[in-house]
Amino acid sequence: MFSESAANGFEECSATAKWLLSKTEIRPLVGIVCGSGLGSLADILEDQIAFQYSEIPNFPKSTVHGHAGRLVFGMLKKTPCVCMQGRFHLYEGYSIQKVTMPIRIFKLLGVETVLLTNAAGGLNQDYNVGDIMIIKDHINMPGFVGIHPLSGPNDERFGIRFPSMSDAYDRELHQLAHGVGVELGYGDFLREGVYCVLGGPSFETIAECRLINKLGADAVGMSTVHEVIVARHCGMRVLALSLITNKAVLSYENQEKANHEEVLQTGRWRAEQLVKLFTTLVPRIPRGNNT
Ligand SMILES: O=P(O)(O)O[C@@H]1C[C@H](O)[C@@H](CO)O1
Ligand code: HPA
Repeated sequence: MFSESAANGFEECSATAKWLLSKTEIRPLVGIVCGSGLGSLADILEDQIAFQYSEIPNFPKSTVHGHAGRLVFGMLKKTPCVCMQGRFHLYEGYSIQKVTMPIRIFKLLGVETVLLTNAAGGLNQDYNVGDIMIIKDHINMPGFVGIHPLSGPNDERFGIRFPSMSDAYDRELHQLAHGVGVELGYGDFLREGVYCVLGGPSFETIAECRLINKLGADAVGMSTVHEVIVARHCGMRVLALSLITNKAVLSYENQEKANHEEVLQTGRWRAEQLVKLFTTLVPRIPRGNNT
């Protein structure tokens, strides 16, 4: 059961981090993860040094359309950043440890704050396609059945055995993101809510959407939560945003069907606003006060 724990073990992650640090002089403080169709967020970085995932030792490969599979180092204003242009998902067949390995590598590179994005289906009936939801909390469905990134022996060099998740989403960063969103005139499509992760790759049935909506989820997706847990375990601060790319189907009268093309299309449509949000937000992130 624990055989995969080496996939994000301290030695493996350290070797990869060491390799990366030997190839760039950038020492990132902020780590960004691009969700489906949101890879253009990496373009905001200046003085870029980019690596294909396939050339990075121990790194998984991207297999999903809309996830380019490049790790980009660069500066955003005066903040050194590293950006995953493409993430990994359970449904690609990777172990949950492999899915979250890059987050531990972020930590070993010196990252203090992780900014995660994803594409998600809107369950909240007040939400519209194109809304940006600041994640205030999550429901870890795979965790209910023991699929959890911290399963297996705990390595204290990363963090404690039983980390709290009641402060998973940093409230100060949440306020900051909200303030920047309002300042940029995004108030009409800025939301805050609860994200529920499922395993994918099939989109949800109507009954599943109704169930998780009743449980308190505002949006549903297939990523992010595992990364958040691993980031918090090793003490990095987290801000996570969902782009509502489609409305989850909650009624049998509704003929619509979720599809990946619509997800990518909405990502392209909102990319410019997300770029502005990040460009304004990142230079304002406080440094050095990790918890
Ligand atoms: O990486 P994210 O969570 O943004 O990707 C979502 C979930 C699936 O991978 C895909 C479905 O369209 O988009
Ligand atoms: N469900 C799950 N994941 C998603 C969705 C959805 O409706 N949209 C984008 N990612």
